[in-house]
Amino acid sequence: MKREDVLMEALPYIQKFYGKTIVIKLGGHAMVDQKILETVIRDAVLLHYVGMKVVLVHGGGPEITAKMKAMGKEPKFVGGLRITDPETLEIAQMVLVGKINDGIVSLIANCGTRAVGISGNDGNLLIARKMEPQRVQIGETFEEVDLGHVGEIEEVDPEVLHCLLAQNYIPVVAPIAIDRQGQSLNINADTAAAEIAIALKAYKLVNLTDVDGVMDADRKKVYHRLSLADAEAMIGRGVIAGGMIPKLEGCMKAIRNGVTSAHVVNGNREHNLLLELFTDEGVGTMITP
Ligand SMILES: Nc1ncnc2c1ncn2[C@@H]1O[C@H](COP(=O)(O)OP(=O)(O)O)[C@@H](O)[C@H]1O
Ligand SMILES: CC(=O)N[C@@H](CCC(=O)OP(=O)(O)O)C(=O)O
Repeated sequence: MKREDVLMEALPYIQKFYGKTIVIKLGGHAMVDQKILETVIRDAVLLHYVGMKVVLVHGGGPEITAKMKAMGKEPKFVGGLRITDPETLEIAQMVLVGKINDGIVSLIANCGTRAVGISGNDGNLLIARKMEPQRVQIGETFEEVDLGHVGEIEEVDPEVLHCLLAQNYIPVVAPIAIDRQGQSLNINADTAAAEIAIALKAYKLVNLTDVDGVMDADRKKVYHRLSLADAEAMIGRGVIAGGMIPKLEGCMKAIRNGVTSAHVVNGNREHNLLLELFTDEGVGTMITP
């Protein structure tokens, strides 16, 4: 394809997305290579300059895990959610708010654009309550497992994001929420991104991760298009595991609540974000009603 054809293929998409809100979730597994992360940030800045309202929500699971191990703690997950004791919450806040959020804001600044880093605590963006204990199958029996300081989002107040977007800042959100007593809670970043997309009435939610999309059980085939019913059936068949559970559930909830499309895209390949949005074929999984 000629270079000018590539640009012309993008034009109808640029027109369609102009002025629309896009929530981009940067998974921890899509941020392991600093060089690629820099290209992802440049892509996000490009979306900002072609007129989209860009909101970034980031994870950082692998870095939290590494820090826990370095401190002699063994990470444990239930349904893709980290069991979070008080010390783990402190580590998660340090890594997510203190390090990763700040790093992304600096990368955006390096592209000549202004970003503001916040967590769900700021402006009461994410109000949560402690998650109820989860039923987990251990061998033949079921046990109730308390996840500790893990939150379930009760309310989203997007006002702070509207203010930042109106002033042309790119908001960068760390997945920590606050409960009604002022206690911080650890939130899965996929869930945070989906709830924020719903509250902003976003046009798109894009999850950048380390796989080419939602795959079948033996992880050979990528599904490029999924309806809500297809996605529900995949969860029912047990094809979806680990960190893909909150991701796909977040996408489904977003779609059920008015977001036009949700995407799962490999963020470890350069410019996949642009290719997913601005080409006819796309590169990842697009979930629609
Ligand atoms: N059906 C599936 N299709 C694709 N990935 C899956 C599937 N089931 C489980 N996964 C896992 O989900 C992971 C992505 O989730 P996660 O590790 O939480 O990433 P991130 O840190 O980017 O949010 C993949 O690396 C893959 O191992
Ligand atoms: C409750 C819970 O699991 N919180 C996550 C928050 C970070 C996250 O979600 O990071 P990824 O997007 O990289 O997975 C955690 O502690 O790992």
